Amino acid sequence: MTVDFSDLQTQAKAVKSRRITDLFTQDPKRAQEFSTRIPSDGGEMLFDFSKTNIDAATMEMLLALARNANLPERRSAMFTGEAINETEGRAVLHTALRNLANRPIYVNDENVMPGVLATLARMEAFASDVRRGTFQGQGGKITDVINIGIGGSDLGPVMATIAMAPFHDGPRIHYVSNVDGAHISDVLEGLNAETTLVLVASKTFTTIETMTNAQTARDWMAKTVSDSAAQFAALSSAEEKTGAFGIPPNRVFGFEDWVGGRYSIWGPIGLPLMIAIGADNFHEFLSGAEAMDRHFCEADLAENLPVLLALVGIWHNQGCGYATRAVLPYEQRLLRLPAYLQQLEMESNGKSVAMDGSRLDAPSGPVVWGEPGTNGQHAFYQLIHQGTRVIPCEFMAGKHGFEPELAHQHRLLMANCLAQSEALMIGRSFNEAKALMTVKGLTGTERDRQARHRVFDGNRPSTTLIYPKLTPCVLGQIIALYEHRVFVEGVILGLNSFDQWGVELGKELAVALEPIVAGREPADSKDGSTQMLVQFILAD
Ligand SMILES: O=P(O)(O)OC[C@H]1O[C@H](O)[C@H](O)[C@@H](O)[C@@H]1O
Repeated sequence: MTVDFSDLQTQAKAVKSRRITDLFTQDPKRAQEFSTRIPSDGGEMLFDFSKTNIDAATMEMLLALARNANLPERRSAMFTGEAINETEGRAVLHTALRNLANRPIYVNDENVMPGVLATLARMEAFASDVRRGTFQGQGGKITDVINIGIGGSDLGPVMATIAMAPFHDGPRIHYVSNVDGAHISDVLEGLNAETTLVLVASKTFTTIETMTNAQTARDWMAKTVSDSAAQFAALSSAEEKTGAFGIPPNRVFGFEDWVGGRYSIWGPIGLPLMIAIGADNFHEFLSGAEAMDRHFCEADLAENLPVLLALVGIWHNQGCGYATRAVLPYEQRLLRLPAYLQQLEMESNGKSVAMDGSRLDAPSGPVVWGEPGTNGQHAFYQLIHQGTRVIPCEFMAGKHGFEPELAHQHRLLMANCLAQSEALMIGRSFNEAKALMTVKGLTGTERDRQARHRVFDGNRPSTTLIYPKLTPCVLGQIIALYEHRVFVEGVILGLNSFDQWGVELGKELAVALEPIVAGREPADSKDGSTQMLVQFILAD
């Protein structure tokens, strides 16, 4: 079957007014048929996409779309190290960083695995030295670690460090990303330079925010300790630049250009996480991702979790025209997952041109946003339930929490998660709302008016992912699941998910604007708005 995006849009229009609840009535096995389970740490992971308007025929179309895009071939091209990042001429091999099975992977005829495993072993030795106190600060055992990085050199480790709080038994970890001096200043406040380790995390070691913050940290260190570079390590693929900063090669943890920034948590960029939770837990984290890689490569497309997640995404965005996607973890420790996924998904698939340079014939990847439940319920869910735009929601939750003494709170959390997807789907009709108002003693036009405000259209789609418990292994599985989902969506859209040229123009203009904002150069080459803003900033 040959299917294109316009076929999908036609199908979406044809089924638009159909109720998802009717699909359940027509097919008592719908929940089983539109869900899939895979083994996970100590149990199973369940992905339920039955609360969407996807039926068997739509699923066939979506699978055909994936096959037409040569998904299996593209997938194997990625895993075997072909230069699929065509605009930068690079392979895409973050999967090599969690290839614990040590399957050989060749780039330019060279097996990359010995290098990957050697770096992992060096990271483990360093993390354990820091944790045990074998590596010391100039005032004794390291009590605090500051990771200075931004984008892919920050969001993953921040997200995972918060997520892994129950496993955190190493020194305190702090993150500085923003060039706003407030960030580093707030983090340095109260820290003892003599027992602080600074990790400068930057793939390129040129990112202005990171380099500026690293210098500020160095100056801060120099005020207290005699050797200001001794408590610095670098996580970077630019060894000459780290040397110029004064960090010796034995404290530089490098990676290759085939690891994209937003896919880099599995290697040296994950060092702060490894220092926090220890090498064994980090190994578990890698093994979870490796298990997801195996599933992605081996499972039939129709049973394949990343593929299904991607197809649901394609259906909602490119088919139904829903431009945004809410990610709603019912897991407080996944607080930063939406921010992490914003970079992963929007930097990867926020493109307007296809691989061959032609304009895309479908909308690019969606706007991704979200907050943990139940907090979001008391903020923006109003719009999700009753606003005029349909926002597909992705719920996720752990079957178990880490606080057995608070099991009643976990039950409440789960009840809320399930209640939201149920409410979105079933809604509340005008008649039901009217009956409620009648019970409240209202009659006539006032009853009808009040009832209208209490109507929920319903029929709003959502998916739910339930995992056993947020262990390092499960976290690794979830992140790899989303990475592959982004890959599949990118393949179906025919774009390059692995470059990010869209961030360059702003960076270039910022460099040119710095002397203007400092008053050293005139602003007259700038547009009227920019000139006025500069004048306003410079006036006392
Ligand atoms: O790790 P770095 O080289 O410092 O890069 C940090 C980040 O900045 C860039 O602008 C890109 O948008 C990101 O993909 C990258 O993760």
